[in-house]
Amino acid sequence: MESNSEERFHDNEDVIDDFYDMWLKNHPSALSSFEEIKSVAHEKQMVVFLDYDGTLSPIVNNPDQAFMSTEMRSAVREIGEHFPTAIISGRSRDKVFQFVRLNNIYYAGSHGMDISTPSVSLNYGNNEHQTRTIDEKGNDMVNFCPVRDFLPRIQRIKDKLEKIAKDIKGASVEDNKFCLSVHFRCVNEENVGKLKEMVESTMEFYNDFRISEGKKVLEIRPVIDWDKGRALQYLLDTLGFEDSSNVLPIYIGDDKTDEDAFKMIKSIGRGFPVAVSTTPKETEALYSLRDPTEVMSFLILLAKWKMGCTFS
Ligand SMILES: O=P(O)(O)OC[C@H]1O[C@H](O[C@H]2O[C@H](CO)[C@@H](O)[C@H](O)[C@H]2O)[C@H](O)[C@@H](O)[C@@H]1O
Repeated sequence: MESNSEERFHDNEDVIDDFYDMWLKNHPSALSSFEEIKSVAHEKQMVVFLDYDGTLSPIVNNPDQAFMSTEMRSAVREIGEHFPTAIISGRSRDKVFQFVRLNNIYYAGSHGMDISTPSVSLNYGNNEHQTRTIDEKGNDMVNFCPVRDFLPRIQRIKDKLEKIAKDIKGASVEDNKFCLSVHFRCVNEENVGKLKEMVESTMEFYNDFRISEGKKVLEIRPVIDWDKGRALQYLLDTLGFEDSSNVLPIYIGDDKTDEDAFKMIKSIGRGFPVAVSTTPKETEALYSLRDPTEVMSFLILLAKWKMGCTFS
């Protein structure tokens, strides 16, 4: 006997839940594994790394409106009070700072290709990609950027991609300074293939750039041996947390480029890679959280636990 459409809908939801439950067996929730995380992290130095879009802010249609909630900002502020904390985003560093507006954490933009750290913390030295700058508050900072030379060409590519996007309703190009995003979340399904083809054929003339696909976005960035994983390692080194068995990095992220950071934590052999996802997916992460709401609950728990350790 055929079931009606409402029953089929619920059956389908049940199947999705079953798959998610199976996936959770290999990537347990960081919330329900909190006791385990605490016992590993006890008396160790945790260093917290966070992605921005889809992790601290929900995914929305308009990239300029991907605001984080006031509650999330307070949770991240608390985390920054208790742990060295950095956000590593695909956005430009300036833009992610405008969204987050916290001064007690570090920022890496353009998928980790543009990193700013205070010069006092500098433990890296003699790096050709570092420049000293004074920020708007008069602090002595060091910017690390291995792709500065690509900047003029990124601007030329941007002009070309903007011409393409203008002809496809809903498409837009976002300038992330050392990389570009071509958004197609608002493009009609039947035009997405055409957009991708046009972007790919434009990029054929720039073989030192690569295209990768994120969440309804094509991300265009210079081909260099650098990614969010390398940025995580750079920040650990620069902030003085290199090579110590006492240091435990935790990285929370939702997208493909975050996988490089998960891999880096795995290769270090210590720490907690956490994937944010409402659906089962292939990931190098060991733990999971469903969405930014669960990320916030986890950050609040982590800060409370640390406060308890400090005062007990
Ligand atoms: O590394 P991230 O901070 O996660 O940045 C990755 C991309 O995130 C943004 O795009 C995504 O979020 C948008 C706002 O919710 C959404 O409209 C878009 O469809 C998503 O792909 C950002 O706008 C991109 O530039 C980043 O590359």
